[in-house]
Amino acid sequence: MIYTVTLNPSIDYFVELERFTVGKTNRISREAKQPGGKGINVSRVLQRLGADNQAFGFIGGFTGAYIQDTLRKENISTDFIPVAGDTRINIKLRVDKETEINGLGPKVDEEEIRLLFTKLDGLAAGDVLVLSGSVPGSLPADFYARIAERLKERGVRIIVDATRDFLLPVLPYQPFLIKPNQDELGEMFGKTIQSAEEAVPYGKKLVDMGAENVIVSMGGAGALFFNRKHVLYASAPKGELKNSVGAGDSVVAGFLAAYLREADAKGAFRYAVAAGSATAFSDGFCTGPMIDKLLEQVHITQL
Ligand SMILES: Nc1ncnc2c1ncn2[C@@H]1O[C@H](COP(=O)(O)OP(=O)(O)OP(=O)(O)O)[C@@H](O)[C@H]1O
Ligand SMILES: O=P(O)(O)OC[C@@]1(O)O[C@H](CO)[C@@H](O)[C@@H]1O
Repeated sequence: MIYTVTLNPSIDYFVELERFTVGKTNRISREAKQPGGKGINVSRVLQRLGADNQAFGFIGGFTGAYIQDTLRKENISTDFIPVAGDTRINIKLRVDKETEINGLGPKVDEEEIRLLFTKLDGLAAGDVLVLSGSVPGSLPADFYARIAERLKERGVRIIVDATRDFLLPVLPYQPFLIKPNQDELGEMFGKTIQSAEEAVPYGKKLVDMGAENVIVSMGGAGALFFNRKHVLYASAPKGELKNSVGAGDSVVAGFLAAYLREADAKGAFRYAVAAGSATAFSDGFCTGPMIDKLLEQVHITQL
């Protein structure tokens, strides 16, 4: 079974404006809201791809109830731990470019952490655990590593999609997959990475540091894949960018869904990139048929 963990879920409030003037009243021309948070997005995409999964995490208040309700309508199994504060609202602002304003999120206390660990204790060999998104400020930055420590030698494959401070401590636990984007990769090594060529040595380093599979996503410039056998580059399909929110999560879900079907890392990487682009080219998340349509436009090169 696949489990996702979203420690800090959100309602993503998408707003489109013709123009935005600081210090004035600005009127929205188009708006939408969606349940969000990286783990929840992975759950929603997995569900669309026919991969059963259960979403764990902390949710609270009227915003949390909206998330719970929406996921229930989509037949996604959830086992969230209620917290006292309201789940955050993240603003996704589109004027010409996309700007994101992500909230802090509610406080999580010791008892709520204990409850999460108890649920994770139920995982067994063959399960996959996806740890995605930021760790709230009330939890220690090495929280994902603490989860990995608790699950070590249980045969649970762990996937982590998070920024430097949350991700680096997990590497010694040999996560099955990590997916930094180009900027996050640079941040991990104190470098500015501007091209696939510049990213290659650092992607290889992440494998040396413990990751079994690494995808470095680079938006419209495609993605890189690293493991002990392969260093691959995938071009991204061309199309009109409608929404990049969740594109990275679609890469994670696409890789996982395809890998669990065929255990072929190269094929799963290709599917993952098509999934990311299918989401980027649509207002919502990708579906299986949308991914299939783009697959032949994803060209893989062995580096
Ligand atoms: N403009 C684009 N054109 C084509 N494909 C895109 C574009 N933007 C994103 N993608 C696809 O989505 C994948 C992930 O994008 P990106 O690298 O922006 O992830 P991310 O930064 O983790 O995204 P997010 O955090 O917004 O979900 C890319 O590898 C690519 O396949
Ligand atoms: O603040 P975090 O946890 O790093 O990211 C949260 C978030 O930006 O990531 C998702 C897209 O990947 C959105 O649904 C959500 O708003």
